[in-house]
Amino acid sequence: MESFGVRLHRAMRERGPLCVGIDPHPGLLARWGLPDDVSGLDRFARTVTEALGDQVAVVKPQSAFFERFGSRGVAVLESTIRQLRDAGSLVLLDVKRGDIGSTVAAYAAAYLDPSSPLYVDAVTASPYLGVGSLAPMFDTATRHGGGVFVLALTSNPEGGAVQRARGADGRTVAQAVIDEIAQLNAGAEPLGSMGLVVGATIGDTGHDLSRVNGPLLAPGLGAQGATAADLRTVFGPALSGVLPSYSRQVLAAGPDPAALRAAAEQAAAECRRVLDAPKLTDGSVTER
Ligand SMILES: O=c1ccn([C@@H]2O[C@H](COP(=O)(O)O)[C@@H](O)[C@H]2O)c(=O)[nH]1
Repeated sequence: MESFGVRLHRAMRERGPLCVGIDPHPGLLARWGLPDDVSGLDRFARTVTEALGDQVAVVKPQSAFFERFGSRGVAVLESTIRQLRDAGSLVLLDVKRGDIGSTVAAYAAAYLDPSSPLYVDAVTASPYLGVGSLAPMFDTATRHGGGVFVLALTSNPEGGAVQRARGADGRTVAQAVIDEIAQLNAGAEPLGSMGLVVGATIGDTGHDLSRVNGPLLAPGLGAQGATAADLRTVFGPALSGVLPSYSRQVLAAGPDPAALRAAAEQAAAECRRVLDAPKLTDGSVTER
């Protein structure tokens, strides 16, 4: 099977660089006139899938909003994943898993092995038990053409206290994570399969993302306050690997499918203006 990096690179070229999250917050269910129960969850996820599954490169269901309904919510997640796959978008499950290696192997089997009912193209993972503890996820992903997005610099204000702490070698925790992921992607073309999560809200932190050679998922746009223009400040010369991610800003346009598609198209257009901008000779970019 083709690697996740190859498949993602093609999807971003053909459909545009955009990830839309499925985050059925109770407030959004109410806004859409849906009950806060499994039937509302199912209708919400189905509507987003039918509206956007054949339009955007990546759809990112947020597992927590399905898990809160127990096994019936997870069953909705399974069918949402199947429907998204049939519609042609890549599925990135936001589960932020991490543990000791032997347990990470079970998470890898749950999400990255094609025989699992929850099999997806990629997952988010937490590196705070050590990036090396995620090796079973990297191995299973590589074997089956999947991807892993590891938290590096998250979009929430509390993240910095942990992620920007410095180790004995003077690097921040985040830079150490970034460097380990860069090693895994070394030599991959056109893009490695191991990604990072870097919030669009964080400003210029001085971290070096230039050697990652993998996708950079950028949440925090829209509802958390970041704009497409912020991508330039956060990512600088690493802009070409950025996958901007919106949940509530796009979802708030529903439940009308045409309005959801228009909101996603507008978000994509705003990001494209920044991501497609020509590079200046000093490596910075100018907006089109
Ligand atoms: O650093 C991170 C990592 C993950 N997220 C997730 O992305 C979406 C953001 O939703 P919005 O409605 O666009 O704010 C959500 O599922 C988060 O859990 C993040 O925001 N920041």
